Amino acid sequence: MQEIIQISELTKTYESGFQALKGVSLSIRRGEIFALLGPNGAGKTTLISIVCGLVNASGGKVLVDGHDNVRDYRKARSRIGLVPQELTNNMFDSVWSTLKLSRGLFGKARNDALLEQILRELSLWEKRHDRIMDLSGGMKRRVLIAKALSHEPDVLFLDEPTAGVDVELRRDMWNMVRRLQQRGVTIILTTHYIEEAEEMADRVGVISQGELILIEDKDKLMQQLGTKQLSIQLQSPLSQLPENLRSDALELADDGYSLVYTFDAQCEQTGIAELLKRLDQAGIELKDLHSSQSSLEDIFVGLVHKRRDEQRTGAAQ
Ligand SMILES: Nc1ncnc2c1ncn2[C@@H]1O[C@H](COP(=O)(O)OP(=O)(O)OP(=O)(O)O)[C@@H](O)[C@H]1O
Repeated sequence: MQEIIQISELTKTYESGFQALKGVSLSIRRGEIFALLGPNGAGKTTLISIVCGLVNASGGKVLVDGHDNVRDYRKARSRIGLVPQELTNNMFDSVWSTLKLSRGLFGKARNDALLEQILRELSLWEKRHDRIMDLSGGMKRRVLIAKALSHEPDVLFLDEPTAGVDVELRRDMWNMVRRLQQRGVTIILTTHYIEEAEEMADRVGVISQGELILIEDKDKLMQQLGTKQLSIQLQSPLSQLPENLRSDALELADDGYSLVYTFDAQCEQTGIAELLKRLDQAGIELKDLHSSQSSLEDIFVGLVHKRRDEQRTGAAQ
């Protein structure tokens, strides 16, 4: 089976009546790194919590490695490791006993060599006898990751793994995620940081107000990212574009005073030199030029706003 997680038509209405998920369907491919982006309150944690069995869905279905996460919850959960947003360690336990207990809870045979490897990779080995309450905030977060890995999950959920962590921990985290992927672990991370998704993810999903509004290969998004725009201000307005300048890439603004040329910034031939030559030939005088680049952030913000506007208009009708 190529998909390790299949989520169909998932809905969640909290007791307050708030609808946090409105029919989310999503398949996660085995071995991929999937980044779930979304503004505060979009439903990311709710989605993850349902898949991990911490919150009950109101409707829909989740299969983890083919196992229904409600009917067959033991098998489903044993495949999953979760690094939650909030610290959930027992502060009086030592690092080592926390890990041992966590592995034991999943019914896994004792494996001290594995736990040692996990702790070493997270630079926690020297701290294994320390009580969790005596660790720094960053170290506590590392313990959460170690715990989530202790039962050798096939899928690792990281909920806002790098929110508020320092640069070093962020780098370590990214390296660890890559190593895990090389070992065949599927990673799903939620993040507010667009650059994290750019750096890490194979695919990106955008969730807004409980709906998944985009799922795309990261590389395709990066192609969009490579798109640049050149804005050309004109001395005098044009009523229309001259024949030899008409193309899909060039647009005349409604007031006739500016042109916008869209080009692929990663391409060697941007076509700008040719465009300027043709403008000159057509006797069009320029006043000013400036270029801008659309980023994944622009795409993301644009999508989320568009969706909100659509919903507002829909609600008003
Ligand atoms: N137990 C609850 N009862 C009522 N509403 C809840 C509950 N938990 C979450 N919500 C609401 O559901 C919505 C989605 O919350 P969720 O935590 O899933 O968002 P998120 O995308 O993870 O946000 P953030 O990025 O801020 O962590 C929010 O409006 C939140 O207030």
